[in-house]
Amino acid sequence: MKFGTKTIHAGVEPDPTTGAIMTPIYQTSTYVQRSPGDHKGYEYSRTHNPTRTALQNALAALENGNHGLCFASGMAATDCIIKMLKPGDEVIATNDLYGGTYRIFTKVFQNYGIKFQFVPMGDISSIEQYVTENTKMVWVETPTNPLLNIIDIKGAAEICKRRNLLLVVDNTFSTPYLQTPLDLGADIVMHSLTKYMAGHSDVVMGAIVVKDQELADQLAFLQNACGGTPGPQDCFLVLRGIKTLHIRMQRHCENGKAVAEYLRQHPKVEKVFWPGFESHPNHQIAQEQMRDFGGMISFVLKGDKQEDAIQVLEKLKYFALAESLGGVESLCGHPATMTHASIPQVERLKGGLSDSLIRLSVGIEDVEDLIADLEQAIG
Ligand SMILES: C=C(NCc1c(COP(=O)(O)O)cnc(C)c1O)C(=O)O
Repeated sequence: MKFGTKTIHAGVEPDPTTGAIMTPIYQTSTYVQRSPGDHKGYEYSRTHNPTRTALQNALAALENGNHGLCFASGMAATDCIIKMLKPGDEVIATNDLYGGTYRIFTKVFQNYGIKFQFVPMGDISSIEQYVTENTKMVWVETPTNPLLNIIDIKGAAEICKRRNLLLVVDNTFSTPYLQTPLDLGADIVMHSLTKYMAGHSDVVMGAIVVKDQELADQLAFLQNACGGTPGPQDCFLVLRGIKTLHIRMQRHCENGKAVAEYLRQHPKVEKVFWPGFESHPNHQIAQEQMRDFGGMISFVLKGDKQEDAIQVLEKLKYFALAESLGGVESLCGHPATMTHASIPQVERLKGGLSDSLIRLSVGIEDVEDLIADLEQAIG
């Protein structure tokens, strides 16, 4: 089955009781049993819910995995994965990643004795020097948020296999339309479904997809025991969003390319971060592991002044100034004071995230209007 057909059909069956072609919203907390333990596969909606089951199956199919698990947010999915670890364990993470991920690692799980090293992963072979006898996991985003670094998933998987480490890939920026990390050797794929997967800025949710049954059992235990699960109405919204993922991503990529090329030639723009440029340090790897280059772009104005960046952000109209990304509408943001404010400035600057960086989530509007918007805002 090709990807576009999968987004419509995979993992989803007509409702067995009514034949409803769209999975019903099972708005129920519990299920009547014939006698204790004698039920129809559902006992309590924190543990299993039919609408969530359909979404989990669809996500597993799209990521070429065997098991999907959904959570109330991307951070709840991240929380579940790290809860597989124990005090003394160590994680090697990319040094450019979502601010909330940095925050939960450093402000929550470090208090439970788990150690995190944030390292550059542009040359993936360099990460091996950070592996210790206590290292259990490598955490990767690719492209990274917000600098669009590209990390070699296959290379990371080879190192993790050799050193007996779990490789986690946060696939939020790409979605399975652009890349399927499990096929490249990752053990766990994690998503903020809030973004491109739901695609309409109308739901907050997260997910995990794995191939391995034992991993699935461990994570499903934590999902139920810790209870960070989503409701059926939100699952319905994501199921519906997924149906158009392939055509939305095509448009995001087309518009992203046009906007990136417009910014690159602009006399007031110093640097544009977008993996589709041949000049991107890991463009070759992006070409090998991605179907296209996505709609996320960051850029810095000449002079690298925060006040100039703020002025542009305030002037933009179609690019709404807001947190988040991946919806049909274009968004803009200032990571230093918004999505990445929880990362200390010294750490941000070390990773190349300047205080004047602007991040764009290029939507699926007519690109002429988006470019005109940038033209009037940048001047
Ligand atoms: C809200 C934003 N990011 C959320 C996010 C998350 C967290 O997902 P939530 O659904 O917002 O909890 C995880 N991973 C990545 C790569 C993300 O970008 C943002 O970057 O504007």
